[in-house]
Amino acid sequence: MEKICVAVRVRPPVPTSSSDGEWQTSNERCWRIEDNRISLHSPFDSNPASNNALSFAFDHVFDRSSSNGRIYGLLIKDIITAAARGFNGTVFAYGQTSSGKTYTMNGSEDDPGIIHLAIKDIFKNIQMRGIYVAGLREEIVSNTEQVLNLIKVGEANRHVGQTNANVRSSRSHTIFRMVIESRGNDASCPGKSFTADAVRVSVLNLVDLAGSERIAKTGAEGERLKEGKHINKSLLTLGNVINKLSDGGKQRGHIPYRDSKLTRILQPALGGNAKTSIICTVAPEEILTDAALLKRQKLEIEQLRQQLQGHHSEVLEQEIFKLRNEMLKSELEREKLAMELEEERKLHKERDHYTREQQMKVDSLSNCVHSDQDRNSCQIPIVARLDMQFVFILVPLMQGVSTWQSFSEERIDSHSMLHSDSFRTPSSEAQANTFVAKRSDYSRLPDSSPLSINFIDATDEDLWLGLNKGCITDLDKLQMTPGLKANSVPSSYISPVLSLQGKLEFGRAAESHHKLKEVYEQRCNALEKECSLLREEKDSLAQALAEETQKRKDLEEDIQRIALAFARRGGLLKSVHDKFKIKLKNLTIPHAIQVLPPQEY
Ligand SMILES: Nc1ncnc2c1ncn2[C@@H]1O[C@H](COP(=O)(O)OP(=O)(O)OP(=O)(O)O)[C@@H](O)[C@H]1O
Repeated sequence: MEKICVAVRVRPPVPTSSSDGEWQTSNERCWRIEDNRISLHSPFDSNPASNNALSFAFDHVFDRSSSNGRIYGLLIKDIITAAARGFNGTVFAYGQTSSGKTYTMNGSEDDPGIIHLAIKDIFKNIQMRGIYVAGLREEIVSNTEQVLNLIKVGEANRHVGQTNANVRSSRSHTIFRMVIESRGNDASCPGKSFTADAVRVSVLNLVDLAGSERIAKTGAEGERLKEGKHINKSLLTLGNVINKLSDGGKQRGHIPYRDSKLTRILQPALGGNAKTSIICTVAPEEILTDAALLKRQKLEIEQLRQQLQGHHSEVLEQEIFKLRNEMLKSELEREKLAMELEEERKLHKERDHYTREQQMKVDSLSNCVHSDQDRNSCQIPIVARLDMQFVFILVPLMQGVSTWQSFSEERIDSHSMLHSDSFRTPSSEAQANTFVAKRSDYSRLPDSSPLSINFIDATDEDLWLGLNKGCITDLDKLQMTPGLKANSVPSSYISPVLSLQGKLEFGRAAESHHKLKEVYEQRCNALEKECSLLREEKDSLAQALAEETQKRKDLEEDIQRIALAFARRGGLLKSVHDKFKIKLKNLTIPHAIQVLPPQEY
């Protein structure tokens, strides 16, 4: 057996008054035990062999189902046997408050603790040799019961108090010490190097330490607070003494045994050839020291950073990329729709314009038809209006008298503009400012202006002469414009025929244009709606993008803040860690103690 043996014991969860009989469990982390290794896993970590877990190795690790008897058998029995043979021995129960130190040392009725089992064994050994020695105090004990009675007296002196963490918290360290004097028995030890006169004296310490506690967690105040400070101080000194002892050789320097009563009492059992076992008790509720908390936070930050740099940031990037793509797509779609809308508007405008033109033509033709009917009845010449221009047709009559004549397209042969002031039609009565046109040379009648049949009986030169008060215009002196070919007139300017059929056709065309106009208007409205929907979608996408970006920024800021705090405390930790490493290098005794983090002392 190594000189110092370190084991960990995890106690089962304890029902508390606050939890109404339910078992307290840690929903954050859990301890996993494998052989002599104990690891702290996060709940998300399904792989037991994961590298993310904090892992420690010890000489022994006892899970919650382990009894005191098992721990005694594996860890303590050898020390007891050695104590009977003259070796000092010490057993510490060390751990956070409420982690099970007292239970380990004292046990319960069903599961007697280390002290009970050790006493029984010692007296069993003594009985097997046949010798026993009185204790240092003037109490002489000769059997287990006597010792247990003495322990009860000691227990009565033990100072116990209630804290938030434990209803019966030990407020002092309890050391059960047995000084064993033994003399060799020739009969029982034949051939042994010592004689029957030689007395071997060994000291066995079974120590139930008071728990290290975080004041904030235990809620200690007043007297409890004072006790807590003393407890922590003496535990710190114990840690320093063990550290110094671990240094080994000349480097170790002064060992501060005298800094606390605890180390002063235990001095003979800590150095020299003493055998020591430390049972570190662990509560599953994880009452952590500041250093352990710091370590855990550091690990969590590292995990977060990895997540952020790795998978998480990738997901965010992809999300942002996707959102950007969608935005771009909807932007393009919107532009396309806007162009289509513009196109539709143009077409609509053109059609509207065209419809209006057609309507005007229809109106003017209606007038023409109407006027034609009038003319047929009273023979008044008509001025036909064709769209934007007025065209006046001067038609030669048989008697060499010209007159205004309404026309159809087929009748257009020549036209000429007369002075604008004279745009007055001749009437059957003499009018002021009217005129009469007269052809001087009938032999040069323009073949481009065939005479309408309707005009043959219309009037004669004498009538015109009479009507126009002798004002005769020589038609041959008027300049004639060349005859127009029917198909040379652009279709949009072609006046519809005067026939009823033509009028109906125009009516139908106007109606179909009107319908078309309505269809286009509906289409325009639908496109506008689609546009506004897309605009809304774009806005919401932009908002989602902004939120994602903000989230990521917040996360990064958090990490930076925590990383800064770590950097500050990291320096301190590192120097402690380095120191500890150097000590471990020089440590010759225990290999198990090397795995203990420095703060655990
Ligand atoms: N292995 C175990 N099995 C069952 N109950 C246990 C075990 N260990 C501890 N307990 C129970 O847990 C509670 C706290 O244990 P205990 O008083 O031994 O803690 P402690 O470490 O001595 O605390 P403190 O340092 O405050 O004195 C007690 O009710 C005890 O009976």
